[in-house]
Amino acid sequence: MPFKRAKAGKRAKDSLKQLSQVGPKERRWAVLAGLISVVGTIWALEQLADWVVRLANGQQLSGDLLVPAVLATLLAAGGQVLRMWISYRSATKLEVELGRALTGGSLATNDLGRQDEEEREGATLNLLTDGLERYTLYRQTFLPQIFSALAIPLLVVLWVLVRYDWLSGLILALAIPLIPLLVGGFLKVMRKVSSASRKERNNLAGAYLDAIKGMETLQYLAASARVAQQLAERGERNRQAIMRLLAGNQLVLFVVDLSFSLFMVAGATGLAIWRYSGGHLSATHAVALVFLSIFLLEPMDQVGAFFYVAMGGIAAGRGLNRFWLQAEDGATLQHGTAGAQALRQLSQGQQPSIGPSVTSNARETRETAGAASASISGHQVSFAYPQSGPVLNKLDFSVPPKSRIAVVGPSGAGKSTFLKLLSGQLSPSEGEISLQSQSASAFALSQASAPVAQTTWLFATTIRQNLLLVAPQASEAELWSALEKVQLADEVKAFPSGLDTEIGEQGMGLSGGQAQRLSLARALLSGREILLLDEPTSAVDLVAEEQIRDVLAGISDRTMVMVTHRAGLLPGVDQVWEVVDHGLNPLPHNEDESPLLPSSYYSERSTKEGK
Ligand SMILES: Nc1ncnc2c1ncn2[C@@H]1O[C@H](COP(=O)(O)OP(=O)(O)OP(=O)(O)O)[C@@H](O)[C@H]1O
Repeated sequence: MPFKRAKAGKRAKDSLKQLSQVGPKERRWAVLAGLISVVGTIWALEQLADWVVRLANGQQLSGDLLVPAVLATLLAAGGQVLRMWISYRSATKLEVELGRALTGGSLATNDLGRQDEEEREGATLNLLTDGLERYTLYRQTFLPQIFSALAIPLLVVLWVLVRYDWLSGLILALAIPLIPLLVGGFLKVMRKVSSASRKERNNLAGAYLDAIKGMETLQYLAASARVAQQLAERGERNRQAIMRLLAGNQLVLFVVDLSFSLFMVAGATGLAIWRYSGGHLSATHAVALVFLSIFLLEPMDQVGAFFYVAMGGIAAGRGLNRFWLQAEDGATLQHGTAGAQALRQLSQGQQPSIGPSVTSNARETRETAGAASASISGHQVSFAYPQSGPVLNKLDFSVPPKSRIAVVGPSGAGKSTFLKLLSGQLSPSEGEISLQSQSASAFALSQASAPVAQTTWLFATTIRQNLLLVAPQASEAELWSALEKVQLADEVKAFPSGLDTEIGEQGMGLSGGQAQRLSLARALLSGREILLLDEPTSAVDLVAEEQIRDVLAGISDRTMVMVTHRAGLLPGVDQVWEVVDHGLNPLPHNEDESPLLPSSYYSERSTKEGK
């Protein structure tokens, strides 16, 4: 056990390193620009000290004093503007790259029929949107800023040591170790409070998403007003907690800053007077020494002012790492697995090879994905959900290329789970799944298969855009050919806008059967050779079911595994497998080659179909 924990700890660390390697390398330029600005500020403070001394001596400020002052100010401001420009530009780049890597895969590899998967919790959504933004801002803007700010004490000491007086420089250097100690201590105190608040915010996001997803049910149960009230109260408590956190942060910062500033100014003034009266410092340098001692506290101020960005960014980075690790373990959604692959490629400086948004030649991807994956088999495959125990136990199966398998079985037996294993959405707890007799990772399975769910997620856009989603490069002829194959072409031609017909929210403008056939066309266009259908006709009437059965019968160039309760879909399949008692049993055939279904299945089917 300790070994396992140590290993997991090392992996998390490695992954953190890998994640930090993803993205543009512009941060070092931002740090450099920040350093230039620091030098400019030190110089400007020196000019200011010069003016103060001259004014105190009753001298006139001549015009030529303006030149170094203006130059110093330009250097300070220009460096700062440049640092911010580089930081924000590279943060945007990083956000796009990481975002594509983490989410792009889902568009390419999923049927998008899984918007309602429970794994896609609000917290994950929050992490991949808000969390991603926080992490990139922290990495590309906060870190360069704090790196250049942390160099201030060193530069100030060097400046004083070389230009003013070596002993004053050395004494000032004694204060340097106090600064990182203060900064570190401050971050530590605040981390705990901030982490609790962030967890609550993530939970809240999950609760909001849950309520939105379950809106219909809530209305049906007349519970929506109550839930809305509870959410509003939780939101208000959360807002007040954040306000308290911010106020506490400012108070701690104020007190620390004030006491440390007083200490530094008093110390530096004493030092300046002592060295000035000994004739080791000029009046200008003595005043500049006091000004610079205040500037020494800049790192502390920076951390205080941006601590919220830092805390949020660090926590979001950890969350993204966990997401990545889970994805690599294959224990999350397919999009995570594809995302992990893309992240790895990005961290190695390569262009990710998945997702319509990240691949330049989607057709090539489609062809290669299909070509390598026509047969799928499993050896001693077991699966258990952590929450509900073993579902499938030591399955051996083989789906030959271009065959059609129907999977039947009692409700809750594990049919959908079996399909998720085939699509790489879940990974076996034991055993392995192979493509073309080669052991396949969850990622390879996700690339080889095209799932079609009971109710398909269609986007509120045109038929054309819904199809192009999986095949951005498909020609007009390819789109029509896919529609022909699913017997939808004539209906689409009859729509006044044809392919450019808007289909409305979730395809509401189409009948259930049309929506399901459009989703089949999309699966065909994806070029994947394995179609995984989960109850493809459970949401349509018998007439539409017959049409879908004909469509499926006409698709002869794909391997098909279909979970169904509908006996109407069984004629034409090569084999029927029954999932029962955690196992998978091929059913025998009648003399007329129709599958011999067990009576328990019949009765369930009859109930389901209302017979
Ligand atoms: N995400 C999950 N977490 C925990 N348990 C789960 C999860 N998904 C399914 N299960 C459980 O695993 C078992 C198999 O579920 P699965 O959905 O695969 O069954 P099924 O045969 O497809 O059922 P149905 O015909 O009703 O759709 C059930 O007992 C179910 O409660």
